[in-house]
Amino acid sequence: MIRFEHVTKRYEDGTTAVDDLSFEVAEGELVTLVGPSGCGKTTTMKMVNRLIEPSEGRIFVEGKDISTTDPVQLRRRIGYVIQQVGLFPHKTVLENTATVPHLLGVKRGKARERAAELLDLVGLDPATFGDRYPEQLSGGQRQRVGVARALAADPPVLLMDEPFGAVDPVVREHLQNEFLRLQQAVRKTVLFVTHDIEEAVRLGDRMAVYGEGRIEQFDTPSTILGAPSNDYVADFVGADRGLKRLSVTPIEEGDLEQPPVLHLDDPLPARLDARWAVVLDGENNLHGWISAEHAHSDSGTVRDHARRMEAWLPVGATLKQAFSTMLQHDAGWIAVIDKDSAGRFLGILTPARLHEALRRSTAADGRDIAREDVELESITGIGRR
Ligand SMILES: Nc1ncnc2c1ncn2[C@@H]1O[C@H](COP(=O)(O)OP(=O)(O)OP(=O)(O)O)[C@@H](O)[C@H]1O
Repeated sequence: MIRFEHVTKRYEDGTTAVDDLSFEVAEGELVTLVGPSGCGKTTTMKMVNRLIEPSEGRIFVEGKDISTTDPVQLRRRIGYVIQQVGLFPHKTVLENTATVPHLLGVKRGKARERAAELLDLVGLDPATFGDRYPEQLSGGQRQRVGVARALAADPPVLLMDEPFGAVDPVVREHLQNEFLRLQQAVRKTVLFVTHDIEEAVRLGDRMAVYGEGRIEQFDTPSTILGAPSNDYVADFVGADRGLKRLSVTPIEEGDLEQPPVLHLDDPLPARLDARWAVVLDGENNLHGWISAEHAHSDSGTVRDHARRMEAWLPVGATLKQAFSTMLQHDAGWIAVIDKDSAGRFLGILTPARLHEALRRSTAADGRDIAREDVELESITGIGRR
């Protein structure tokens, strides 16, 4: 979808911003470009929509050499989101979002209808926010309008240059989650520049780690964290990459333990050989849990004594989410449910199993994991049984 072939950019003052860059981004793939300031990320990005022309090499978008494509036509196929969103201050949120379709000849009413849909899609209620002006929005809300506007012409390609760079870390995480959800729905081909390694790992299907003007490694976040190709990449992703791996390793069914289980309408058991049991409804969906103390009460059914379960996640959620759910609920384990059904209970994830899952993920890259393990254990204590 986007292909760089031996692309070099030398500015007039002799600075080589990118040097002999070759890579390919597949259709529907999100690639993060990450690296220190001045390493050539923005230059790479701006060459894709011809805001900057390469000195050497060729770039293809949708199979076409872009040097032969009219820049205006090209940019219609490419949404662009930048940190300083650049909304028109004198236009409302709805008008801002409808600008591009309107310019492309979509009738005003239709363009506004589409803009309202997009605002909804990025989590802004058009009835509440549509008539506001940019200055009446928070930083995070402005960024969302920026994303909605970039999507308005339904371009197959999105270029995003530090789009969430100007908001605080909490809002940033929120925007990242929303963007991931959105991307699942729209499946654009995305180049996403960031200097934040956590963001690159979280969002990227693959990531390009830049050194000076060059890509040092281009691979999945999991491989880059597990098997950095050289010392530069290892240093860049950081000594805590074992912990970062938590955010790219999914919970799998094989990671789960099977605890004692009771059903809501069961009579209270005479004996429970554990300190607690998971409680399911008639469809084997997760309802909650019951402690041995309550299970041995002398009256009622399981339903009367079961407590609701707050600490749960769908299978496929990340180990990081699992860990943070445990901390948030001060829980010694979390329940894991099927992600496709209405909540069918699959098993529980304990700290020991979480640690094993992390080992599995690291071992899959065939590396010596001893040091990372020690680090992880000393930070979290989760390796100890
Ligand atoms: N117009 C220009 N003329 C000369 N040098 C430039 C020009 N634009 C960028 N550069 C240089 O090219 C190099 C790459 O810049 P670029 O903006 O692509 O980096 P970046 O990785 O996006 O950095 P940052 O994360 O700070 O935005 C830098 O050394 C920069 O100073």
